[in-house]
Amino acid sequence: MAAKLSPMMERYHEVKGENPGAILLFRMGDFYELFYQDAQNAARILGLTLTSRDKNSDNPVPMAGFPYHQLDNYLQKLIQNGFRAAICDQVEDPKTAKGLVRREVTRVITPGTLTDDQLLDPRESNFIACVAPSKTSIGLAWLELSTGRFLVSDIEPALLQDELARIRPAECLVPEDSTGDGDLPVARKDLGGPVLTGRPGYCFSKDESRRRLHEHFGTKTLEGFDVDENSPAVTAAGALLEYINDTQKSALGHITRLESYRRNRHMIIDEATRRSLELTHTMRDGRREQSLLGVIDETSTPMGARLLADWLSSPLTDAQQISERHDAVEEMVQDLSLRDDLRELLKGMYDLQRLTSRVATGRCSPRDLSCLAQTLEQLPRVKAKLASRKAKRLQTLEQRIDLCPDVRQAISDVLVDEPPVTAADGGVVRPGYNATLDELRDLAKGGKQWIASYQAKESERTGIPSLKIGFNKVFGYYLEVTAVHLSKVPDDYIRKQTLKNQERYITPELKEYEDKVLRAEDQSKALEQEIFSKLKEGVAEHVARLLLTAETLAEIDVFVGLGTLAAAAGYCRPEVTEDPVLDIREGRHPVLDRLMSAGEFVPNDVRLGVDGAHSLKPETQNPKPASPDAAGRVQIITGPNMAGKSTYIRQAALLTVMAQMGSFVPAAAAKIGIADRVFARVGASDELGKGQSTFMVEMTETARILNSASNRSLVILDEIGRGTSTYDGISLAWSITENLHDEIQCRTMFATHYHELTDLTATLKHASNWHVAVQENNDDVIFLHRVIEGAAGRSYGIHVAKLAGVPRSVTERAAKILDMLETQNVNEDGKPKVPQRESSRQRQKQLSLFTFPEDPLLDEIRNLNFDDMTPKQALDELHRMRQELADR
Ligand SMILES: Nc1ncnc2c1ncn2[C@@H]1O[C@H](COP(=O)(O)OP(=O)(O)OP(=O)(O)O)[C@@H](O)[C@H]1O
Repeated sequence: MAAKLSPMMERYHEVKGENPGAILLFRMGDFYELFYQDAQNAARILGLTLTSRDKNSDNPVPMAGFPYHQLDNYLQKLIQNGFRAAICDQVEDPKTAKGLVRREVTRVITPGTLTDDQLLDPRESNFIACVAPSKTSIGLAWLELSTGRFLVSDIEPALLQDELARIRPAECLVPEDSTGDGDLPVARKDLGGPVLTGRPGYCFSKDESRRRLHEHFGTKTLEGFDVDENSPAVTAAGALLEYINDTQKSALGHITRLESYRRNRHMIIDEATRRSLELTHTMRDGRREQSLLGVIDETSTPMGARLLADWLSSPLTDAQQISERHDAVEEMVQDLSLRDDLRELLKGMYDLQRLTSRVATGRCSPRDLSCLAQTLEQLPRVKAKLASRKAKRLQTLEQRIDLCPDVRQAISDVLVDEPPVTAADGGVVRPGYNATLDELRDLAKGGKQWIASYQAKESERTGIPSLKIGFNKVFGYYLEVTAVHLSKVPDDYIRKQTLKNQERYITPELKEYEDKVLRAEDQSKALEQEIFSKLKEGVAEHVARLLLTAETLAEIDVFVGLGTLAAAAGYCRPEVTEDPVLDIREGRHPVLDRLMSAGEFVPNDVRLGVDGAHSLKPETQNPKPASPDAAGRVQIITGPNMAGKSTYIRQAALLTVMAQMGSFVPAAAAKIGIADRVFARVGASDELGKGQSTFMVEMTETARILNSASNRSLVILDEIGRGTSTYDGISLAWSITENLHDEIQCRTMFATHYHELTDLTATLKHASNWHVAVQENNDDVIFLHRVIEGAAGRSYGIHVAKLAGVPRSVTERAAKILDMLETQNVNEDGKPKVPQRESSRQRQKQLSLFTFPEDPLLDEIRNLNFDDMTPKQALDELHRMRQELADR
């Protein structure tokens, strides 16, 4: 039979049962302790020593622990490893507790509900999402608890993965029965997705969700937030709010509104495209640096950095809105002192969004409030700098800044200039603010002085020079006499404790003063806590104003950052148009351009869908195309390996994204037709973890493009069809290009090694050939990285193999094989054999595109002379041929 548990372990089991799925950190004295499986997990993940409780019993309990002040450190590691942690604290003072100290869970921390600065990356948002499937669509809600941003959207099930890739939540709530490999297309954490947390079915009740949201926002309807009350998104939002209430156990006053996210107001970028364009994280190591976001981020505050990431992840599609952003950036570019002064001011600000949220949840420290006041102090100068600006958006932002002078004054009236991190030890409230507090402080200080003089007096009276006054929690103040002087101890000393080499005494006089001092100290600390709590509550009433101002500062920061970037890196303002064109002069790849030394990156023009009427005025580097077709909407780009094909097509997509997010672009001039979607099928991504072959992934992504691109989309394709046999590959690439050209009619850039595809331009009216130039020097090839009109002559693959160190014997043999293959597959005029383009009807019938080496049997059939044969002979011949085929 199991041994009876101690009352404390009984409480442990109770709390553990109330928090299933979370690692329980159980406060015992100065330590957080973990037991059973939690201890074993923690020992492995946190490197704690595994010991055991009740070592001598039959069932020793595994146990591990760490000092309470290291909580943040260990929490971070647990959360990074995908765990949830319930923190069970002692909620009454052990000194005054009768019996077992009461312990309660004060907070459950999960990857998506982090709010502590130490646990968060200041420049990245940390969202928690919730998915509520319905018969027709999927309701999606996502919230950043550290800032209070709360958004909802209804989406088609097929788009869920793309949306989650955009939001990148750290945690995603799903109905309990769909956490496995089930029906919801949410990638698991081990496959790069969020941590999935299953919630019971009743959390997803539509009516209950609506009621919860009404109650939280204090509204009767959600229509005011532009949210349809009956949409599944409302169910998701309600379930999400329920989870937050459940885990946080604190006020949520900073969640002041619901935002309705409308996909059709933003450029749609699917997960694969987002990944391969490396918009916010690199493919190789998932880091922010060296992604597009990493190189364009010149913001000065974490609020700005997070908003910039948001803009980059959801570029706009409305020309007016985009232009308003460009106007603001332009003003920053043109006015050096405006952007430099604002930059200086912003650098002196703290993260007002996260500070305000901590105020709302009641978790702010005295130092937080002081940082908040310091930030508010800068506001008048920011507002003054933005006064009477030309750009409409800057004017709006200027008006939106709420200086909150009352809040700032309230904080600085109460707090000392540099308050400590916690209010518990006092020293928070400014002298002169509260007369009672001042008195108590005086008394506490005076008491200390009295003790010093009492020590001197007693030392003299007793003739014990080493007589000392000490303090401990058990005995309070005492007089300490070393063994050699014991004979001099006067009669009025009362012995309290005997140690090895000294004795400790108290006197009535000392006791009386001790009581006074301690009481005064305790009272002053309690009063300080009270004053501080009142201040927090007072500031919390202004959360909505503070958050709006924080959002405004974030946007100003983004404009200053984009202006600084554009001025420093020589970007131009793109002209944005509804026409489906892409006309970029001397464009540069934004990431390579910033990473390479000045002048090293070779600029290139991109001309898609450009005819005479659309063309930019100033002619730059490249000659004007010979015919309108030469600048058609489909570009086939050939050139050697390593020449810069991928760089060139990615550059076109990245510049489009940048322009639509409101940024200037790295080019001499650019006219960018608004794209509703950008698709990038670039390079083979490793999806083996999802159980798909490289070719399957490539085709799945291609299918998605062909099924969802519109004539306003921009499609960039890199070496489609590479993962299969050459003929299959070419055939697919060929017909995919035809489809994009004829049916979808969107702007397309296709980089390929299949030179056969350059002949597509003979039949596709709006397609043109471009290639990356190289300079041949005897046996040497120099990559010029310059894209010019026309098809490439050769692919130089063998040359690249040589550069990569493939043995000479292999490359020489390869050169011979290449020679042989090339002579087999050319027409009399030396051009590769390619099929003639046929009408749509003919195309249905067509089976083969290329001239394969003919089977000798075909010749035999052609030469059969049926006139000289009997039916039996003809049949025999047919049998023979069939046998020959079977024998092969
Ligand atoms: N315009 C440019 N200016 C300077 N360097 C460039 C330019 N374009 C590309 N490069 C350099 O060449 C390298 C190869 O470029 P990229 O990957 O685009 O070649 P590619 O033609 O697509 O090659 P492959 O066919 O082998 O995939 C880049 O990593 C970069 O260092």
